Amino acid sequence: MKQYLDLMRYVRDHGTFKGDRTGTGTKSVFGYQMRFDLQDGFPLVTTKKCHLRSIIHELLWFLKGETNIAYLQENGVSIWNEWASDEGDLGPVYGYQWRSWGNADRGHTIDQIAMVVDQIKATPNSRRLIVSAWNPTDLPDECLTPQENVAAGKMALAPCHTLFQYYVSEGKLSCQLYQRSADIFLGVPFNIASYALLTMMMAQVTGLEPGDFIHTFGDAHLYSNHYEQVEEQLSREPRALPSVKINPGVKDIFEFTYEDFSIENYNPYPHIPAPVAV
Ligand SMILES: Nc1nc(=O)c2c([nH]1)NC[C@@H]1CN(c3ccc(C(=O)N[C@@H](CCC(=O)O)C(=O)O)cc3)CN21
Ligand SMILES: O=c1ccn([C@H]2C[C@H](O)[C@@H](COP(=O)(O)O)O2)c(=O)[nH]1
Repeated sequence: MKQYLDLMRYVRDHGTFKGDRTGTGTKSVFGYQMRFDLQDGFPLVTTKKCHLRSIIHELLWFLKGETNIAYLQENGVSIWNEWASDEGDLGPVYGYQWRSWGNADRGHTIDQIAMVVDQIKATPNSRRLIVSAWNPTDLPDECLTPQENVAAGKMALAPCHTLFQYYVSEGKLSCQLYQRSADIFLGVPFNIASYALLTMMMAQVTGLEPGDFIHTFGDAHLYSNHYEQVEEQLSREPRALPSVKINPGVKDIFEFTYEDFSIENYNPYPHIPAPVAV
């Protein structure tokens, strides 16, 4: 995961100081890109231990179209707790936009995931293989708390992984993500692994091989209360990437379960705890 450490080092060395919504303060860069060839191994950060279990459950939760943290909590995943209402709701976040983008005028909703699977199969040369979570109708008011936004029927947090596009060439499926805002220490290892996994799953159900995952950033930042953790991580030499095996029998993107995934040869350095900016 040299690419990830290069990003971290680049922002540490070239970022400018910038305040932010959470009041924490960041060092930030605007515009950066990483590329991972999924044939080279599974891109899970090795310079600290990452919880693939949380990443898999979060991805399955998005794909179910769910926006209440109940499923995550039942599976011991707490990463969305701080943003949820007392009832566990997050408003129309990723799952809602992916599976039931509202089209109130025409009285129906759009399942963008089902649509993009069909498009990849029917028109693989298409340059329109896009899923967007950025729905201006449902965006939160930045001056309100996540819970106040949920009470107003809005998203708890504006989508960070905003839009992704697929590309088919020589029997391989590639995916590029545009992430408008990126917490490099905590969020990005999750985002890389999640989209790498989604690309592998999409490739399997469309009869293709996984190609590249391209991760493009808007505001890529290091929070000021992560600087020590960043130094610790940058002092570690990356290790060989693990591999993830997916049950080859699953041919429907909505039929994957947690048991369909297994990870092999993951030998990370110890976990590095860090506070999350809310
Ligand atoms: N500031 C901020 N950073 C994020 O990465 C982030 C948000 N907010 N808000 C929404 C989601 C939630 N995500 C999160 C939230 C917390 C962790 C986190 O605390 N990770 C720890 C523990 C992991 C675990 O419990 O499995 C880590 O060490 O990776 C990671 C991603 C990504 N997003
Ligand atoms: O998947 C995610 C979700 C969130 N983040 C980070 C990026 C920012 O640090 C915060 C969101 O704050 P905004 O003020 O809405 O930009 O969460 C992430 O890195 N990955």
